[in-house]
Amino acid sequence: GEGARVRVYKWEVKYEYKSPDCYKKLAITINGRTPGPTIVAQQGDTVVVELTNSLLTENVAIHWHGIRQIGTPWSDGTEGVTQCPILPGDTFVYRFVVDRPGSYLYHAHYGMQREAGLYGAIRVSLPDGEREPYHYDYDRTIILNDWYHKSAYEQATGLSSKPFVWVGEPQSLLIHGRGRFNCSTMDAATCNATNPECAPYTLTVVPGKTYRLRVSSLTALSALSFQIEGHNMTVVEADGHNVVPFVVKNLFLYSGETYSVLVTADQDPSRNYWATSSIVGRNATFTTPPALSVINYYPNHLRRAPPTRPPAGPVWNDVAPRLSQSLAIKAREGYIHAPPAASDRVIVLLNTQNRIDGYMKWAVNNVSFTLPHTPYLIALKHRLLGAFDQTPPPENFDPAHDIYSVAKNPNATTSNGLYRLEFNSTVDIILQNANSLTPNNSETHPWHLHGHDFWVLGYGEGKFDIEKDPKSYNLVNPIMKNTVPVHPYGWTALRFRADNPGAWAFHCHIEAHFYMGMGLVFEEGIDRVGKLPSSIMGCGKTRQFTSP
Ligand SMILES: O=C1O[C@H]([C@@H](O)CO)C(O)=C1O
Repeated sequence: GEGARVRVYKWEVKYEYKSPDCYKKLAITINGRTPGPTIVAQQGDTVVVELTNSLLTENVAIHWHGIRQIGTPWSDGTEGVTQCPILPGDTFVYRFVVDRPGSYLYHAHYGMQREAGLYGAIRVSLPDGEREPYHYDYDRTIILNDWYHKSAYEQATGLSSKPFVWVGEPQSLLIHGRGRFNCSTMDAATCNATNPECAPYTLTVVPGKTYRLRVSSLTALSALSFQIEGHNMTVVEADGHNVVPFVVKNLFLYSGETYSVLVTADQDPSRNYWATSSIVGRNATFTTPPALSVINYYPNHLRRAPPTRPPAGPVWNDVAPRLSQSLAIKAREGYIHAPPAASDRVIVLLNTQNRIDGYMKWAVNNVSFTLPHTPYLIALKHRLLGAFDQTPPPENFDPAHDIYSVAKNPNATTSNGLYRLEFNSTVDIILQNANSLTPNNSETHPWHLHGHDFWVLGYGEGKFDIEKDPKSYNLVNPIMKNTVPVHPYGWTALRFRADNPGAWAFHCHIEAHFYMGMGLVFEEGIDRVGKLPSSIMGCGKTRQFTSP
């Protein structure tokens, strides 16, 4: 509307005992809540978050997922890339413009803190007088998550130990911060099924009305399917972009993705209905039951259980319907941003599981990423050359690599080198999946790019063919996203303009996989970055700028 506003949020981050799935555990909260408060703003507004770290003995950093941070690369909240972590007792001010309408997220981006519960949603509305190209009566936000009972420290220690200790499947799934663990063998002080904190999430609907559900996932590991018993969902938005509407019975979501679906309360109004989330892509049949929530038709009682059995999710190991949902997501007419017809550079990224000195890692082109202790943004701007490896990482992999087998030589190297992109150039990224270190297994990896939206040019099965496959790219109405899956044994092709001066992470959004090295960093236009605020400094080689 007339004159953008400044939206100021004051947040205190601390540990508290919470029982989101009835099991009591230390969780990181914002102003006492997990998920934290939803940031509500209008396109063009400036969001200011004054974050006080009350974690006593732990640093923190928060990333604004899907916000491009144009002109404010120091507010991206990525520890080791764009800032030093925020010390206990300190108040750090994030300040950024929300320049696009749509559904976005925020979450911790330091160690494995995200899965301790530090996350929430950002909702950006259109300017006054502008309307979405679809109709709805009410707007609701639902964040899906998975939940572990071990602390992030125990998990991180296991991942970096010899022998390797995998995090395993989550104990629960959460629907907007609520799940249900089976407490039957535990004492009530540890796990109490009657704790109101783990009462199922309920969405009350008025018969006949249409709901815009902003459904997103911030799982640590799981790919999810979300379904509402007896109701179709019309997908209208993905990662802040309007899509050609399509109808689904269940919506697949990968960690870091946001969708809007329209649901009309057009079923028998005398009862309530289940809405469930369940794991796909990994076998959690015997470990993680689906999460249950209730669609409450007004005026039925909120806590009246639906008379039916909750719908089961789809078969966990069927990739075909997931690939077809990916292929169905196209930019809506009137909202198409045409991609450049060609790219200046093609970077092919082979995703593999590896071993380095007996440690389990993930790598890209056989380089397992490590974060430096001096954030790239500061090191680049101030030319602190010793702050990270100056050797650029590889842009391709051995063409003889058999993506269908366990690698004969799973060795890799570690590096914190980065990809330097020519400012304003067009870059193609081919994500190439492969077999993991488990025979006949290839996992799904959701890749998230900071600082940009990219065009999704295509998905394919098998090994990408640089001669043949680009001919099948969708250059007509590709969707723009910030997070995209690469399916098992498949490839995904992306294109983006390197037009946002800064240093930007690009990584698998599975918390354990990024921690194990599945990521990288791009730099572009560093000379155009303005004066860096000293509040992002104070660690590693940046201490020289903050000491008197
Ligand atoms: O990184 C991972 O390790 C395990 C398994 O490959 C070894 O335990 C798994 O499923 C991952 O995604």
